[in-house]
Amino acid sequence: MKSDTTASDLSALRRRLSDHLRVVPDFPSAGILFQDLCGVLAVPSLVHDIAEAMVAGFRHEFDRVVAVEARGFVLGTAVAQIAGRPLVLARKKGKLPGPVHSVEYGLEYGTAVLEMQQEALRAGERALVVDDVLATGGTLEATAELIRHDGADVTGHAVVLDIGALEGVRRLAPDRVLSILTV
Ligand SMILES: O=P(O)(O)OC[C@H]1O[C@H](OP(=O)(O)OP(=O)(O)O)[C@H](O)[C@@H]1O
Ligand SMILES: Nc1ncnc2[nH]cnc12
Repeated sequence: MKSDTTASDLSALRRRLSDHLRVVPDFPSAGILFQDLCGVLAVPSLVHDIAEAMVAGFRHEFDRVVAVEARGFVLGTAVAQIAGRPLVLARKKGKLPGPVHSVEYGLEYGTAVLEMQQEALRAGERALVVDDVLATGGTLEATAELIRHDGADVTGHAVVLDIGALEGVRRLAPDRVLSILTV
């Protein structure tokens, strides 16, 4: 297993990522510049290398991977498999059998409720949160709240893409955020 990622690995990865990204204006609503990662997720070697860079970025220093519905499930699964860590799902309201913790939150284009099963993490366990896109940070902030509810710790947040202008990194501080690409 690869344990480090060099700067030249990362810039090559960023180029491959950019080649497979598509930006869609006014989706899902007027004024939103949607970063469509479907082309990225379609390339197995790219998903693998992104996940490997995330694991290396956090030096395997986490006990579980928390993946955020829905696009985060794809990356989170890859990260959990490469790291050899159990996967925990943070799902939209009503999808997980209880008992669950719930948090309502706002994201760039709406509001939603995220849930996690109460027994999914134990106090003191370190969780790495994985998602595709960081926009306003509402989704990852809610996920961190779910993780901390029963005393587990957030190692950090790993995302493929950070929409820098929306200042999600600032909102999540002091949590560490690793993004493969910032646009
Ligand atoms: O930083 P924020 O402003 O919170 O936005 C980021 C979130 O928005 C998207 O999820 P969405 O809820 O659209 O769900 P999906 O993955 O199910 O499409 C994306 O996958 C992130 O989870
Ligand atoms: N602009 C955007 N593109 C893709 N996913 C998003 N999630 C929140 N905002 C987004």
